[in-house]
Parts: sequence; structure tokens; C-alpha cells
Amino acid sequence: MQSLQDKASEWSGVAAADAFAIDEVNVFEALGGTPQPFVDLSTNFYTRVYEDEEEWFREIFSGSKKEDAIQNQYEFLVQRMGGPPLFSQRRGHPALIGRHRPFPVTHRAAERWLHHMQQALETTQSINPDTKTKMMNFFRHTAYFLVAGNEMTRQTQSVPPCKHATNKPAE
Ligand code: HEM
Repeated sequence: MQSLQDKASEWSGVAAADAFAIDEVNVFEALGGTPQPFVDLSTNFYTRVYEDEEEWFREIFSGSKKEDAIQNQYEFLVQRMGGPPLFSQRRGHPALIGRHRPFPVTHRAAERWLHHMQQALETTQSINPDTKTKMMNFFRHTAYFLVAGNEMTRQTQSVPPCKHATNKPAE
């Protein structure tokens, strides 16, 4: 059976090695060792999401306050990119597939999410070009990993561990 990682690579067009190039250096330290670049990116991203002209996509986020969504995302990114475990301290294990279970994470939604993230990255000055490329590969792969996970959770309750939420090897 094709694993979620394999599906993520196939659907996103990003090989696992490129998706996890973010683990080859400590991105958090490379960007100055403060949460600020991640706050900038998440604010930029969610401002686009909450103002999206496509109502079907904007609606997916209607259950959360924009400020909370920004905090959840930037704390996750700080942690995942090599900084302190801000997300887990406040929210627990990232468990991304489980946390996205209430939402329609379809191929179409993934493309819209990635469109906003691409634009947010392009207009965030505090992240250098090389890091932007690495982060976008991680985002593309993760988005499709979540699409594959969303399809799977409709069939089963248990989800396998993933490398998208931790840089420790999958068990
Ligand atoms: C594929 C399309 C995606 C959709 C439609 C989607 C949708 C959502 C929604 C509606 C929320 C709730 C907002 C909140 O209250 O925080 C959320 C939260 C979150 N998403 Fe996504 N997401 C997608 C992709 C991603 C990707 C690619 C990542 C990581 C790289 C990600 C990471 C997160 C995190 C960390 C949270 C906060 C979870 C929590 O604190 O409970 N999402 N997402």
C-alpha cells in the first residue's frame, strides 16, 4: 500500500529529501534566532486567508479568530524549524492530521492554501531566498500529506507518526 509520505511526494511533486531539507540546517537560528520572521510570515499568510475573495476557502477558517490562528501557526513553525517548543508547551503534540480532521483538506483547498503561502513568503522580507525555497518545499509536501491524511481518517481512526510535525525520525 502507498504510504502517506509517498502520496504526498507524488501529489505535491516534492521529493521527501527536498521537503525535509529544512532539517539540514537550523532554520530558526539561520533567520536570527527569534520568532519574529515566523510571526511576520504567519501574519502575512493569515491576513491573505481571512481576506480571501474566494468565500469557500475563507469559510474553512471561520471558526477561529485570526489572532489565534496566527499564534498557532507561528508557534508551530518556530518549533518545527529548530526553535523552542512553543507550540507543544501550549497546545500539546502537533498531530497535524488529527488537528485538521474537522476541515475539508482537499486538493483544491491545499492549492489555495499554498497560493497564499507562496505570496506570503514572497512578501516577507525577514526570510532569505534560500530559506523561502526550502520552506515552500516543506509546505507543499505537508499540504499534500494532510490531504492524504484527510482521506485516510475517513476510513480509520489511527494515524501513523509523521516527520512533518517533528524532526525526529518516524517510528
Ligand atoms: C492543505 C490545506 C490546509 C487547510 C485547508 C488548513 C486549514 C486549517 C484550519 C482551518 C486551521 C484552524 C485555524 C486555527 O485555529 O489555528 C488550521 C490550523 C493549523 N494548521 Fe492548517 N491547513 C492546511 C495546511 C496546513 C499546513 C501545510 C500546515 C503546516 C505546514 C498547517 C499547520 C497548521 C497548524 C500548526 C495549525 C494550528 C493547529 C492547532 O493549534 O490546533 N496547515 N489549519
